Amino acid sequence: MTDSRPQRSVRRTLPARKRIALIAHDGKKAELLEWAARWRDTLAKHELVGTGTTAGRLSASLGLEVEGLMSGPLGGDQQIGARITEQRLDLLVFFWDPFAPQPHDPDVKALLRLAALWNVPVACNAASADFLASSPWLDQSYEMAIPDAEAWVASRNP
Ligand SMILES: O=C(CO)COP(=O)(O)O
Repeated sequence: MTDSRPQRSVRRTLPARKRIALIAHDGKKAELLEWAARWRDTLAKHELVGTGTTAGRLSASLGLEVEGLMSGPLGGDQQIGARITEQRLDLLVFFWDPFAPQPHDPDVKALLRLAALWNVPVACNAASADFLASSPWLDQSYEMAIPDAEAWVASRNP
């Protein structure tokens, strides 16, 4: 019988300087800006990326470089998801809004699914983001297990 899910048997090492995605829905942008201001000096040591509007606001308010991808409703969540799949993202801080349905809900769900699949640490609100930002692993390399993509394909191509 073919295993229905990939084994988490490959090791991936997150670098000491993390690639961090910062995203917030409109109803949560103020909260993310407030959180990021508190952690500005910490964030400054890492590489920051975000969906278009969020990245622009963060960059202006923090005075830090934040790579801006496409705006969320235009595909930005999918771009972040692709980076996760390609192991080019190390942390996801995503203040998604539990009170506002989004036109791109499928993209939001897809991003959160990929983060769960690839074992990427995720924070969805200020308290969980505090825990991530204060983790001793934030400034150190961190070894973790990810799915074995090659074995998965091999098992489906007997
Ligand atoms: O919609 C978003 C995430 O799902 C965020 O997009 P913006 O940063 O462009 O507002």
